[in-house]
Amino acid sequence: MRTVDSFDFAGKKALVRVDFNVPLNERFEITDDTRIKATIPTIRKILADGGSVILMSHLGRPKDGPTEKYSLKHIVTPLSLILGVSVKFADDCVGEQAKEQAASLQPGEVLLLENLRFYKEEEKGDVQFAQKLAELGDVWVNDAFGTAHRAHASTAVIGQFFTDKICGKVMQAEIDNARHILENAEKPFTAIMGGAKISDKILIIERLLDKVDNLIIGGGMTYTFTKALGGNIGKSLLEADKLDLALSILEKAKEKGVKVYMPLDNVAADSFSNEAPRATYATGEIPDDKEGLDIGPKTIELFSSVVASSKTILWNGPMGVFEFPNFAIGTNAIAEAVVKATDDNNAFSLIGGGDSAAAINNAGYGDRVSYVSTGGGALLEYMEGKTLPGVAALEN
Ligand SMILES: Nc1ncnc2c1ncn2[C@@H]1O[C@H](COP(=O)(O)OP(=O)(O)OP(=O)(O)O)[C@@H](O)[C@H]1O
Ligand SMILES: O=C(O)[C@H](O)COP(=O)(O)O
Repeated sequence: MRTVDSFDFAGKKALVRVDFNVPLNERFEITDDTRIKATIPTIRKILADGGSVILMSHLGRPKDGPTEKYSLKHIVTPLSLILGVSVKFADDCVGEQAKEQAASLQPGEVLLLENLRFYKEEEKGDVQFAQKLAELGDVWVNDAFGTAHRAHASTAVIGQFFTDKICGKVMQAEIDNARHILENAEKPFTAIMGGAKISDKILIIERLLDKVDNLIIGGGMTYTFTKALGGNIGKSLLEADKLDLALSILEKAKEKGVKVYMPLDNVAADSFSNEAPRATYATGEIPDDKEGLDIGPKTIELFSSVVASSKTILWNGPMGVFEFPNFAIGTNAIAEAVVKATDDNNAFSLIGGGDSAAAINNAGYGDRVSYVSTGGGALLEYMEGKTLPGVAALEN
């Protein structure tokens, strides 16, 4: 694949697909700008060469055309501040005005297009829509790793209209790091899987069983395992149709010699709220009227000791409802353990998943692990061994 560093952008208008699908609060402020910051090296390289940049992205999943909530205009000021360049905005991603704005861009300038998903053609992978977008630039750079698992107009279909298809720096780093984990992981290799649902992570867990020495299971998915083993989980998150699956994962892990670590204790609350009264219960002993929202202190100790002796660590999914500060203790402690192993044991640590990235950044550890992926679903699909359309489009 052609890389940004190997291409001279002088005098070129680079149409760059980025993933600016970032979380916004009710005042339309960005609450985690990891994905924006990640694209800065690609943009700077193009500008430094004497090129101009036309950025295109989606934001959220708008269903009914243009919507204030999903407008990329909310990104213009934060992006300008991070980049140190006054970013222009096109309030439509295609059409005459966008064309004129793109055509009049001077070297060193940056234009951000309005949300691609305001057109249903984007997600449908419509060829004519892709062609209209393609008319805006001389070369296509795909730096949207987070959206590379979608075969959409701007992420994949558009590739056919360019001779120069270039792999962005985010895309390149993501692929390199994911490959490193899958192909050259130093042992002991520990996967820490958390988050809400087993069903989201089942394929990656199964694939990882061939690679890892230790599998740590935490977060909401842990209760389905506990229930399957006959424990009481109270009102905790349960995927009742995944009980057999949970048992089969444990069985397969045993067959493959993978050590599985599950919580010893859990912090459970009266209700799903930060202020709810809470107490710690041994695994399998959560009362009927309580729900488990975090791992407990003995579990933190156990998981931290496994992490401490690891040389490769893959972490996907928080250990509890980290959005509530009272139940972020387990997630923050594991983040600390991962940082410590990275520092003291020279471990390679990769954090994947939108919520996991937010958790590690909230804990202030984003730059103290080996790599924080900008991919959620895309990283999981890559790790499951699937071909990502956004990557394939660069290779063809
Ligand atoms: N014990 C629990 N009970 C209920 N929800 C939980 C529990 N533990 C974690 N969660 C929730 O799981 C969600 C994160 O899970 P998810 O699998 O989506 O993580 P991720 O893969 O890092 O993120 P993303 O899907 O955004 O890429 C969080 O919203 C968190 O509150
Ligand atoms: O956040 C993501 O995983 C990507 O931006 C893709 O978004 P999507 O799941 O709405 O396609």
